Amino acid sequence: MIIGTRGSQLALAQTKNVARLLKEQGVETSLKIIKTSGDRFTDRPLHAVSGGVGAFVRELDDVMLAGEIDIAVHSMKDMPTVRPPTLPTASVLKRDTPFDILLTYDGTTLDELPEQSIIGTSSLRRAAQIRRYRPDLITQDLRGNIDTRLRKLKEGQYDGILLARAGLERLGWELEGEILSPDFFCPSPNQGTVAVVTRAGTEAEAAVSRLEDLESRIVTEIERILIFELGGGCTTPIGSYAELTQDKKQIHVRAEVLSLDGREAVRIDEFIPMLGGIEKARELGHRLVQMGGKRLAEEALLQLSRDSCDCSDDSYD
Ligand SMILES: NCc1[nH]cc(CCC(=O)O)c1CC(=O)O
Repeated sequence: MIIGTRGSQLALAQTKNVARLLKEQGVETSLKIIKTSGDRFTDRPLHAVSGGVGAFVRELDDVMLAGEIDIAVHSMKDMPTVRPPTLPTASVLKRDTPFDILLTYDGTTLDELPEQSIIGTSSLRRAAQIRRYRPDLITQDLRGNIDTRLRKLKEGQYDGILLARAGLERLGWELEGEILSPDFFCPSPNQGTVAVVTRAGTEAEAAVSRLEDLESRIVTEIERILIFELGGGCTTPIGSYAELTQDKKQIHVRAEVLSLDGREAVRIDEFIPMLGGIEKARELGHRLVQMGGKRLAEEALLQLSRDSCDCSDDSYD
């Protein structure tokens, strides 16, 4: 079976891991690197390249529908909400750390950073959350692969940078940093989770489905449902995070929409039962809309003159 992947460091690391897990199950795979248009035109902003948001995922979908690959591995948070019905997510892998991490040159924490410190991030959500937490700090766009980002921090272009902890870990970086609490830095929906896509009804689907982690499937699904009605996807500052309680009978759900400047936010933070959780999550999604979440998301979208988002930016490429 052929596993397709983009050539970015992170995509390769994730794909090789899935190949290893499949091999443990006695399934041999070969790797095929797919050059997506986002990779070819790195000088252009993503919105100028075909598809914009979620473009990388869609291009791999096309290659799979054409039969050139059997399996595709994605960072689940980069997958658009609406998926082709013939390309099921055959498995959701066990989630890694879902949280964001702040890296500073000398280990200074977020609370200790001096006023006017410059924080680098390419994510609107992280920028808005930082502005809310510390309005005296300055947020600036941060692009490039992980090595570039770390170099920019080291060179002093930024006093701190924000990243998904999971990405760093998957690339083998063991760096000291401050893990940010989901109470103030509610992560992106599905952050830290890898999903594996196949064509429906294939041998590949059966093989891949054995890698499924049920709990990760449940919480990621809940996170998507919570924000489904807000629209805007990853181009607006939206967080959604679901976590099973110790006894596994309830799910702690947090979700929020922020204004770009972080001054306004609409938020839910509740425990819902496992049984009937999907229905309850839908209700909470409605409530987010009623509380003005959709208005905030739409306003953010209108204000956006640049293409910067959690999922389609060139992180780690
Ligand atoms: N935006 C790109 C992206 N997609 C997935 C990850 C990290 C790994 C993950 O969350 O699964 C990242 C980098 C980041 O947000 O810092």
